[in-house]
Amino acid sequence: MNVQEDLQLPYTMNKAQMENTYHSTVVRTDLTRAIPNLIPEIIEESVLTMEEGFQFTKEKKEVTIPLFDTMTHFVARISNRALLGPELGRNKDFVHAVVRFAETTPLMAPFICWSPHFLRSTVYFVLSSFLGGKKGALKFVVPHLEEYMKEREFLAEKPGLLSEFLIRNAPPNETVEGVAMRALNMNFGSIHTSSIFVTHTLFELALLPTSQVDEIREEVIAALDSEGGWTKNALLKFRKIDSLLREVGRVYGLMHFALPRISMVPYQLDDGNVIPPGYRVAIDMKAIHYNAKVYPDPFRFDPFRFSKLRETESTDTKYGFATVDSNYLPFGAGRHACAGRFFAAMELKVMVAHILLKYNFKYTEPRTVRPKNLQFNGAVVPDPKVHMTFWEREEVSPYLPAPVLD
Ligand code: HEM
Repeated sequence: MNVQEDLQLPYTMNKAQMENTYHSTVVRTDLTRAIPNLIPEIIEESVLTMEEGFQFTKEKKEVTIPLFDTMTHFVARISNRALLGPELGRNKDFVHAVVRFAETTPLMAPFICWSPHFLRSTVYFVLSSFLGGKKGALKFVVPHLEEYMKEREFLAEKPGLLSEFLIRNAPPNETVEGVAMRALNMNFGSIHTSSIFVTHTLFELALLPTSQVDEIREEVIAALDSEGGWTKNALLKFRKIDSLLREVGRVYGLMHFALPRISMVPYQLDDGNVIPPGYRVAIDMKAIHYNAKVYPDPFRFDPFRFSKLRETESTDTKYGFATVDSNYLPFGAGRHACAGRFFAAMELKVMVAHILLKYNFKYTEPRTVRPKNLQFNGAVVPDPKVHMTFWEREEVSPYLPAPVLD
């Protein structure tokens, strides 16, 4: 698979990630099945994270933050409520280390890739020693897992965390460091992607007329009212947020290209051209996502594009954020489509709904268009220099757990 080449996994992580990908299966099955139980935990963690992150007081009524960086740290903490547990997620040094790992891995990979094979370990060693790589994060995860493995023998009920699922499904020769590296790989999969999505979403929300933001908020409140709180069914009814996230994926995605692969055998295309083995192939995502025959007015960001379409369908899934099809590729497609997309959809919907219920936010200066994205090695990321101001809404939602801060 090309992602192994693109991320230079043997150096940035380890070879075992390539040889046995059971962590993907664990995310696709156990973690996805655990989602309904994780929803109340994720909303609680989101509330705690933002209370601590914003630190509002009677005197400090608004805060201006670098949006992308702040959201990256928020996502790292909130995701780890489900990946490695709240203890590590709430450890600021760990969050800092894991964010550096997630941010620097795709930056270092091209430099490793451009180096001759015999130099690659050295290039990784040198780059990671000043940029930060797996070592800084493993320093927290390995002792944490060692401690947990001692305790888990005596636990009648094991926690529904990714780390527990990884341990339970590990092959006999798996080491603690091996499990730790897989948990970090999934941190990478989660942090870098979801923080990009939530940032784009807030960039777009801040440009919408107040009436449309109110519409989205009212839908969230109605869903929580009808389902009695944060349940899987309530989240299914957040159709406008779901649509907004899907539109973010359509218009921006993570990369210019989808399904990067390396051809293993000669393959003849319909037009007669042959792709020889060893060639890198990918799909131009813009050609698919900006196809006017599939998406009318394709260059317009329409937050309600998919929720309007859903009104015409009897099924909730066809235009759902996490649904992949040949015209929608931000999560890839086929056998290797993103294993964590249902978890990501849940977390992002909870975070965006929470922000809408609790906060108002705006750009630091008046804007009519959203900030331009940055592009590096095919990746598309929101501008990290953009700041936003947040302040609390006067209305207090009965559906947000009261934070208990130390
Ligand atoms: C908005 C958030 C996310 C986006 C846009 C995203 C996107 C992607 C993409 C494009 C791929 C490659 C698919 C392909 O090559 O066909 C992928 C693979 C993968 N993702 Fe995600 N991802 C997200 C969140 C997550 C999260 C939260 C996790 C884990 C908790 C995760 C775990 C994985 C795994 C394990 C794979 C490899 C699947 C396989 O090879 O079978 N992702 N993701």
